[in-house]
Amino acid sequence: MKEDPVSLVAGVDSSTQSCKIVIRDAQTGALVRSGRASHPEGTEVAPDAWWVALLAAITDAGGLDDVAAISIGGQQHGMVVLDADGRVIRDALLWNDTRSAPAAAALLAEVGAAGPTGYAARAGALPVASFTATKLRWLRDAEPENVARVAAVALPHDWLTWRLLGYGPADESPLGPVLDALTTDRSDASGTSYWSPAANAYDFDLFERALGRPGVEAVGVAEAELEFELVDELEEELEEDLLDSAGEGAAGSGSLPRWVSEPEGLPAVILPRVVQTGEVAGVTVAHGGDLRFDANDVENPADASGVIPAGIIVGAGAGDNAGAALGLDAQAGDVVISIGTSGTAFAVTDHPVADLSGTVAGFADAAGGFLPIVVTLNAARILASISGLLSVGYDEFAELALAAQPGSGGAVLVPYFEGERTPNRPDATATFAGLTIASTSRENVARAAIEGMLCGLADGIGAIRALGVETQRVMLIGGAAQNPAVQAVAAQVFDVPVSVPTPGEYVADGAARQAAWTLLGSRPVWPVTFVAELPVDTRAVIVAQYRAAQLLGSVPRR
Ligand SMILES: Nc1ncnc2c1ncn2[C@@H]1O[C@H](COP(=O)(O)OP(=O)(O)O)[C@@H](O)[C@H]1O
Ligand SMILES: O=C(CO)[C@@H](O)[C@H](O)COP(=O)(O)O
Repeated sequence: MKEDPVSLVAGVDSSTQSCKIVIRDAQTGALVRSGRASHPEGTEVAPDAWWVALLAAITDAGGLDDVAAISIGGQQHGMVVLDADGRVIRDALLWNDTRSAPAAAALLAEVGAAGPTGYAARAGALPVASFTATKLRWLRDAEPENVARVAAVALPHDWLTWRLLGYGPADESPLGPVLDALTTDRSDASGTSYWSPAANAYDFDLFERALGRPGVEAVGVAEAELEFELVDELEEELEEDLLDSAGEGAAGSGSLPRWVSEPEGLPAVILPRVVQTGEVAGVTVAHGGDLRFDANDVENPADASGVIPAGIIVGAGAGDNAGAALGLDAQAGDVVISIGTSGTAFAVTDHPVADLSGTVAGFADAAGGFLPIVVTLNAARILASISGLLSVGYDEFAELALAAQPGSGGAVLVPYFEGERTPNRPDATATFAGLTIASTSRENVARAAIEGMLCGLADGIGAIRALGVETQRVMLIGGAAQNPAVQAVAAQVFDVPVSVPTPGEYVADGAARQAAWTLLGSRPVWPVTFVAELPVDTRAVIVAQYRAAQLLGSVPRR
């Protein structure tokens, strides 16, 4: 029997510390190749560093010549502001930059939390410094000269997708600064604080309140409404058409851009088009010969943002945690705990949630549903800091922690090293408590770091559960999840069984699964394997002493 040609798909995770890419078989999910490249440190980064890292990771993975579709997952909330020429106006403020904490408080005071006009109902979450809207308010107040130059606002994954599609500043990209070609997806849009998961639409009033200028949603590359046949003899004509039409539609081409609201006024700011069910970015494409889908035929949440001129379909992409949920094929009842630069606890539901306390953010997922999530600023880097203090690598750090008893002899670390997002304490610092001559040992300090980190995430599970969301199993992922001491303590802190998926890049895997979904037209069924199943081994002393230490407060940041 003739074998189906293997279609390969690529998934990217452009996260805080690095860019990772996986290339998988679209039908089976089998891993074929992978690559990675590092990102610069800091909470304020030039987006070009992400672009350079993406290209390096693609090269490290052997290129995309045999890939049929690609999707980009990434760190959420980052503020990427573009001028009319498609140039980045200033370095992006990332999710872990807390300078916009006062702006978050001001926006919340102006709009309120509760009721139909409050943030919880309108944006699914209360604004905190991580969210894009608060960064835009900071920009309005701190850099008004830059606000006047803003022609579009995008998130990290949106901007990388736009560049990958061939758009960008005229001297850096084949298709030029077509801001209307910017796209995003529901999951990442839901992390802005100006897009409504419940309404499935932008809340332009919340956007204008943040930046002080009106917003408008991008309409997609109009020219791409035409049907293209991506075959060799037409490819030249296609690229000429796109370049011509991009020239007509590009901002700064002499004619007023579509989005100008009043000639004498500042134009409305372009917000990426939210690619979702039934909508392709205007491009209908015959890819790989007979495969064809039309703008009105694709009925699934994994629609395309467009097509790279070489013929590679580009999926909508996703926020990193929604990508991980897709990569793990998380179902109702699963709670994913990811311990990377950020710590996250999230579930998948079929209905939007809104938490008036601000602990749970009611995001959307990348599969047409919703993703209630709790995020901590402090996670894997706690262990990096304490293992450095102890002058040990992660293996010896694990040995030290496993040599201590549950409760670390009474030593407790409340790990708000970088301030904390949940609870919303941007000015907090970390606190070691319960230190006595007897409890202050290398073993107890190592274990206390892990216990403190996991107690914060256990609080997240409790907050999600309190909203009526099923939480029957933890799936433990992220760089620190591979640490055996983290796994052992997780079973003692969480009150549900803990499954540890095989080490992998689940955000990138989710993006690859989305790319396959977009390519094949239905959600692929790929296997997920596990390396450990940990039964509940709750040791109540750990959480009890953590609670007591939390009440001590902390010395404010200097
Ligand atoms: N065995 C380990 N024990 C503890 N932390 C680890 C271990 N291996 C990696 N890490 C940490 O995991 C983090 C990277 O995890 P990852 O999920 O890739 O983060 P991100 O997605 O935020 O880039 C780094 O901070 C690294 O120090
Ligand atoms: O802020 C969030 C989600 O709300 C984080 O998940 C960031 O998206 C970055 O996470 P990592 O780089 O740690 O994956």
